[in-house]
Order: sequence, then structure tokens, then C-alpha cells
Amino acid sequence: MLSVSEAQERILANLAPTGAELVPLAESWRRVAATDIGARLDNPPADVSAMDGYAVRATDCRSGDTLRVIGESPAGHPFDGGVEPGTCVRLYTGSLVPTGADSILIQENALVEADQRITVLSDVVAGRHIRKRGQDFGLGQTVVPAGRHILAREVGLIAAANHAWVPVHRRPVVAILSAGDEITLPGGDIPPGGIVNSNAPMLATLVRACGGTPLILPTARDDAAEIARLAGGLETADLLLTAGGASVGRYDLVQEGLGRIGLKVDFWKIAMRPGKPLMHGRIGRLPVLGLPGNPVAALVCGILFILPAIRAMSGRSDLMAEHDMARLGGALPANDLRLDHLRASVTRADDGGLIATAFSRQDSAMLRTLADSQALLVRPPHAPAAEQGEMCRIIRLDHLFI
Ligand SMILES: Nc1nc2c(c(=O)[nH]1)N[C@H]1C(S)=C(S)[C@@H](COP(=O)(O)OP(=O)(O)OC[C@H]3O[C@@H](n4cnc5c(N)ncnc54)[C@H](O)[C@@H]3O)O[C@H]1N2
Ligand code: MOO
Repeated sequence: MLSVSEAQERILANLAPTGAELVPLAESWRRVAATDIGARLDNPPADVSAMDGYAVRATDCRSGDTLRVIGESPAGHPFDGGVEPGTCVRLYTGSLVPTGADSILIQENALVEADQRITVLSDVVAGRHIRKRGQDFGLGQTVVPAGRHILAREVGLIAAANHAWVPVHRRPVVAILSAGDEITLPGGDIPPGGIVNSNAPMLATLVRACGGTPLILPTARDDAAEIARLAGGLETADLLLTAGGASVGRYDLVQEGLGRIGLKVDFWKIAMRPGKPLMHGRIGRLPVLGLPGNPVAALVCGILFILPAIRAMSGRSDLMAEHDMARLGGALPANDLRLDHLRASVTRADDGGLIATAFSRQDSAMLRTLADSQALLVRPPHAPAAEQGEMCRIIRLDHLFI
């Protein structure tokens, strides 16, 4: 069986980033920059004060000196003149520094006298409290490089660089096809032997959390022709996910159904748990991931394979879900050849470190245990038995909004 890392490499090998589209700045959160975004001005655009006080010349601003206040420079209303020897201009945080001034005397260090005069109470250090033009970034400099995930900090930076529109990669469209005679819609009557389709809404949410646009297709019966019909004509999608019918049972017909519309299987079955029956292939140019029906297996495959695939198609370079280190909250038995992903709760020790404790039952159909887990505890293939307190690797689910 293929290892998880080989499977990831093969899935990612043929994925290209989507094209670019322009979105309003406010819509760019959690999108990915499609080109380098350059500054359309210097920031700050001119020398400005970092404090409320007076624009002065440091040489005539020693403790005990008296200066004449020749005007005011409120933020947004620059002073129309210059600071001459023995004079100063009243200004505020963000005010343009008038010509002639080289420093700011903060107002706490000035005693206001009569006749528009102030007495300096403390020596001024030349250059203090002035934000120099372009000290943050300069006109034409790249502020956000292509491939950067745009979060609130980048939104602020792009705005400061004077852009109202942002070039981002189009969200990858991910079609989701559930297969199985037993599958019913959430909220309806459940016939004998039926089970509610939890995979489609859960995978759609995962797709959204990873930055894609989910497209839930109608549920396919256990019928190869119906699977072929529902999965056909998806030329505009970027990825097709199937859920269920991936294993070796007589009614596991996804491969046969998709084969009728040209599926070329790249691999089937990998050395992981849960998620062993994962299938990867292509229908024409459309990449296909066949996920197991067991919901926990489908979600774990989502984190290991769909998440990096969507990130890659979105133009990101940080592809894999981040790992953290934790101490084991309980002993674990030795592992077999499959990379295991145990559902685990996470708490914080008094020293600030993380403690991950695997749930005692790890059935891959148990959704409540999955929802109660804050992390997947990763057990490498052939890991020996481990004692409580030993270090382990975890993938934190809350951090991924999954
Ligand atoms: N003899 C073997 N049996 C199985 C093997 C094996 O290697 N040999 N692998 C097991 C593993 S591991 C998994 S995982 C499952 C995967 O099976 P399928 O992908 O074929 O999934 P189904 O049989 O269609 O369903 C499995 C399980 O999940 C329920 N299900 C299916 N779709 C949904 C859905 N959309 N929402 C909620 N629940 C769903 C379905 O009713 C089944 O209970 O195979 C093992 N068997
Ligand atoms: O992938 Mo299966 O869920 O290991 O049981």
C-alpha cells in the first residue's frame, strides 16, 4: 500500500493554481494573492508626527528655551509655511511635519505661556517622534507577494498601499458526490437501513474552510450508470470528490461508474487509518478523489488530501495542515503499518504545553467523538507502544476551522 506522503505527492503533482480574478478589498479576506501587489504610494506619504506636540528645530530646543508658536498643523491640514529658528508649529499625531522642523517636542514637555509662546521643559533629541516618509514601504515596492494568504493584516496593508481591488486566485470549485442506496437527506424520514448523509454537508464545510467553493451533487444510488450520469459534465469543476462506495464490497461501484466516463485510476488504497480505501485518479483533466464512506475516514482524508489540494489550486505554498507537538495524556499501544490518526482531546498543562489524550473508541463512523476532538493524534507506521507523557505529533482541528 502507498504511504500517505507518496499519496500526497501524487495528488499534488498535477494540480495547477486557478486563474486570477479581481475582488473588492473587503472580500479579499482568506483569499490568496494571484500576483505581487505593489505599493501605489510611499507610506507614510510624507514625514509625519508620531506624537501630539510641537514641530521644532532640535538645535533651538534645549531645556529652558522659549519658542514662538507660529501656527498649527492639524492632521489633514498641513501648515502653509516653515519653522524658522526660535519658532515652532503646534501639531498632532499624524500631522505633516512642516519644512524646517526636524524633531517633535511632545506637549508634556512644553509649558504654554502667554502670547503664543512655549517654554521647553526637556531637551529634544534630533529626529525624535518623526515618522519618515516611506519608512513603512515605498512607492512600487511589493507589499504582498503572490501566493500570500490574505488575512486581516494583509487587508490593512493592501488598503494602506492604496488598492480598492485585489487580484486573487479564483476559488477552486469542488464537486461532491455521495453514493449509496442507504443515504437520505438530513431532516427527512429515514427508511429501514437508511443513514443520513452527513458526509456531503461536512465535506462541503471542509471545502469552504480550505478556501474552495463546494458544489453538492444529487446523491447517487448504488448503480454504476447513475454514478456515471451524475459525475458527467463537470468540466468547470476543479476537483471531484466522491464519498462512499470506495471499498471492496459488491455495491462499491464508484470506480466502475466513473470508469464509464473515462476515469483513469492513479492509486487506490493507502497505508493510513482511517481512510485506507482512498482512490485518486482523473477524468480527462478533472482530478478525482474517491473518499471512504465512513464519515470520520472521509474527514481525515479531507484534512490530509483535500486541504493541501485546495491550497495548491488556490495558489498557496504552505500546503499541509500544520502539526504541533503535545505530550500524551495516556499510554498508547504499538501501531501497525498504517499511519494512524486518533481522535483526541487537547488540554493545556500548567507549564503551557499541550496534552493530547486519545479517545478510547476510535470507530471511523463515530461523529460525536470526532466533534468532541480538538486534534488528530498522529501515530507513525510501526510506532512502538508509548507511555503517558511521551511527546507526540498532533493536527489541531480548531485551528483549521474544521
Ligand atoms: N472486507 C473489507 N471491508 C471493508 C474494508 C476492507 O478493506 N475490506 N475497508 C473498510 C474501510 S477501512 C472503510 S473506510 C470502509 C469504506 O467503505 P466505502 O467507502 O465503500 O463506504 P460505504 O461502504 O459506502 O460506507 C461505509 C459506511 O459509511 C456510511 N456512509 C456512506 N456514505 C455516507 C454518507 N454520505 N454519510 C454518512 N454515512 C455514510 C455507510 O452507510 C457505511 O456505514 O469499508 C470498510 N470495509
Ligand atoms: O478508513 Mo476505514 O475508516 O479505516 O475504517
